[in-house]
Amino acid sequence: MIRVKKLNKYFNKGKNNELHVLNDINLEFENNGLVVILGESGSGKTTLLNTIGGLDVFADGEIDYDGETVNRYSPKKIEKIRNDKFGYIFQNYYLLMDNSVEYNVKLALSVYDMTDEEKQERTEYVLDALNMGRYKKKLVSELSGGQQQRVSIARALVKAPSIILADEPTGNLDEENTINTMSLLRNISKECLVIVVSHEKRISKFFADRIIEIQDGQVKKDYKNKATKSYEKADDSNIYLRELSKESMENDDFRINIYKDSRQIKGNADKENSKIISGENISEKIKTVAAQDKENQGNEIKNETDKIVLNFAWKDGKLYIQNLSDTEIAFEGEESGCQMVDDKKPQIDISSVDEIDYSLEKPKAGRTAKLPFREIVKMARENLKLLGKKQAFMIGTLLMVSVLLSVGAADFTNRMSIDKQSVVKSDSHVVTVQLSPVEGVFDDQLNKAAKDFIGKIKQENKYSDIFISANCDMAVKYNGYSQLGGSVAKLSGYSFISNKHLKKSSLICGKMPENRDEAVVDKWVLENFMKSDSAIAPLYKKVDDFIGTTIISPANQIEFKITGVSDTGEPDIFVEENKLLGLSYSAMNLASLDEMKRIYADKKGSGIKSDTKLESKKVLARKSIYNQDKMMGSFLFTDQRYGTFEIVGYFDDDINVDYIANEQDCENIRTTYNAYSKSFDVYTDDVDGAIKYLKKKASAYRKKYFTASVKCQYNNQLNKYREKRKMNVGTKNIVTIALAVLAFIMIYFSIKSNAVSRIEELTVYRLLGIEKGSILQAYVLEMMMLCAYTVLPGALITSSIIKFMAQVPSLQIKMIYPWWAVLLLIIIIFAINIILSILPVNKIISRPPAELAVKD
Ligand SMILES: Nc1ncnc2c1ncn2[C@@H]1O[C@H](COP(=O)(O)OP(=O)(O)OP(=O)(O)O)[C@@H](O)[C@H]1O
Repeated sequence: MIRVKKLNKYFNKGKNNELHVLNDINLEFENNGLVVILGESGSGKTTLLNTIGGLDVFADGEIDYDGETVNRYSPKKIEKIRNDKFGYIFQNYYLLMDNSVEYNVKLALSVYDMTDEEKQERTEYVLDALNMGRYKKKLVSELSGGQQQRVSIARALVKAPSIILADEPTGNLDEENTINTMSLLRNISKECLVIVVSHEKRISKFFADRIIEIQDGQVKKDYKNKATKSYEKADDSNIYLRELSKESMENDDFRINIYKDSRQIKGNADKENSKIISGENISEKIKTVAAQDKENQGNEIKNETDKIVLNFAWKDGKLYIQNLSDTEIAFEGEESGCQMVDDKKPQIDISSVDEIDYSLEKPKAGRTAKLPFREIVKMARENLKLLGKKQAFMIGTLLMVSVLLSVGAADFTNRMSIDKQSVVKSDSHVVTVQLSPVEGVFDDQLNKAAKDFIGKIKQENKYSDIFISANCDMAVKYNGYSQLGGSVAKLSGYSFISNKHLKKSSLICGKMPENRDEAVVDKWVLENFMKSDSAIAPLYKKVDDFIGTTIISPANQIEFKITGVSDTGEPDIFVEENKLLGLSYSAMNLASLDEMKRIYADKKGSGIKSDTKLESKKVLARKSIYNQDKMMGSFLFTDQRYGTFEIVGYFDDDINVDYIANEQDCENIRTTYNAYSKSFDVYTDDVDGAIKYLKKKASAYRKKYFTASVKCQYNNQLNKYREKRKMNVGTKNIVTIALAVLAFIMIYFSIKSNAVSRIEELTVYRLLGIEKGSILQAYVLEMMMLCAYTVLPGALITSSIIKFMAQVPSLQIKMIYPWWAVLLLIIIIFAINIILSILPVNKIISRPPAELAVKD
């Protein structure tokens, strides 16, 4: 039972054109029967029906549905009641025209927890009951108006609602279909309450159990209708002779019957401007001819123009008719569309109205208005199909957008990313310290202070991994067998790093260095060399080809053999630290005893035994040096920087070192070397901390001895590059962004126009009580599907082409466009499209369904 209490509704409340459309309506409805709401156009019938049916908001009052009271429009609550109780039928059907009959009916069951088979069964049952079974596979657009209305009735019935609301259900139908539809509704009203809005009194009087008459938003009359037993069809196209009065004129050859509506006054004949002629003796072949001697007879009839004057002449078996009046003559039959029936107008007896056999169980209340996911997928697929021509436009736009944005993104990423390999020439862990003497300081004071400074850093053991800053260019010596054998080419852009920092896991080919003459070079350095324009660069096809190659310092021919290639992500050459001492002209060729023992201990003739020990300031010398000293009678080696060392033994000449000292002496020598060269490197994982620390430490010497420049070359090189790039990013970025914005505006408008043109479809979903979220999900999915076969291939193919072109050296397109950027771009386009597709749809479906279902 529905109780409506003091229901009020306004349109445009508070504005100049405010309309109090429902004014204190109080009504009660039983659980069955056919109730017709009658009223003039604009009286508020539809508004009342929509408000009762939960399709529209109301200002105040309350509606009670079987004990569930609604006193303000709350979409969630109302939607639940709507899904639970109501079925709707509309004048313009609200069907998905391009879908099958079956799909339309089944859609109403989407909100129930039902198997597909159950849905199919119910749908078929209802369609059969309404005599529409054979059309189930047809598209709705292929049906007649009456059939479409039957589909919409089937859709309302399939969920076995307790209340059916029908707004002008026969408004678009001819009389035949009107009677059929109303008969159906009357039949159904035995099982449930049917409320019909109509303005046709005749129909209402015939079918209704109760009539509520509305005027200016108020109930004027509310009464039980004693249904008239018979209903006279409003057939205005045919002439029912027995409804008319008859006059006959007869002679031997002719009998002329004149039928007239007894109510028709004579003057109206002209208005009608047409008469049908009939006569039992009038032959089938009738021809009208113009009178031949109008002049002779004319005078006789001129003053009788208010009458219909016809002259009949029978000649040679033909009847000639002369029409002397203005009245048009038409002949009964198919051509005029009017038949003369020798009978009375047909009447329909209410007892003869077809019974339909219909009884359906109410579906079990799963009652979530959310569509199951498979329904959402189905809906999205159907939506895609419904796009029709627009699909081609959307596909075109999306493809264009993905291509444009891929190009823009490639350009943008390229400019935002740094090709470190071509920009950075130093290890990121290295902090380089350079000391500049303050004015007036003596060299030996300065050296002492520098030594003191380095000593202190080493002592504090915080950033004490100090090693030689070897800014020495090496060269690659090609030792293959070709004309270029023995050629050298400059190797540049790297840091020498002590091989104690090399992990075996970083090796990608070759082996770890086993002695001081071997080095591992990072692929970064080698790849840069391969890209250089030196003559021997093309001889190396891959980094493995460098294994066995020698790198050499051109200054004093210190050599390393490349034994392995690493991939550390740094431009490094890993070598034995002490050997770096030899790279400068003035340095000594020194090795530590430990290092030498590792390689030569107890090797025959090496002169190095595993139990050899060296005290501080005592060294071993190469045999030739030793012999020279022996000749001079002095076994002392003196260097003004490192001091004096006593030569206590010798080792084999083949070992490519001049002196061997113990580890501590080597370290002291390296420190001294660093102090004298006023430059050293610190290896650290905490570059910023090290810079701060070293600056602070150095500041103690600032006044008297030196100022220190403490820098991470790696950071400096990157920053310098970024600075430079900042300057040429400007205009290009604006173009890329403008392109992107333009593309998305295009997408937005095409989606918006698409959504607006599909408002009817959205209305259908909302009228069927499908939750907003589900509709949005279907649209999101639809957009994802659309993107999947536009954006995905568009972006992937464009990006692949760009990447391919970037690899063709002759095109000289240097492009950094990693796959993650392509993926990110695709995700961004998907996301933006999804958001853009939701916005207009959400705006539309957030309105109450009644606002969507505005009548044509
Ligand atoms: N969304 C709206 N905004 C403003 N006024 C509206 C709106 N919908 C309806 N109206 C007005 O409210 C009044 C009642 O409209 P309603 O559609 O309920 O009348 P009706 O009796 O069903 O008329 P008809 O038989 O022509 O459909 C009309 O004057 C109409 O112009």
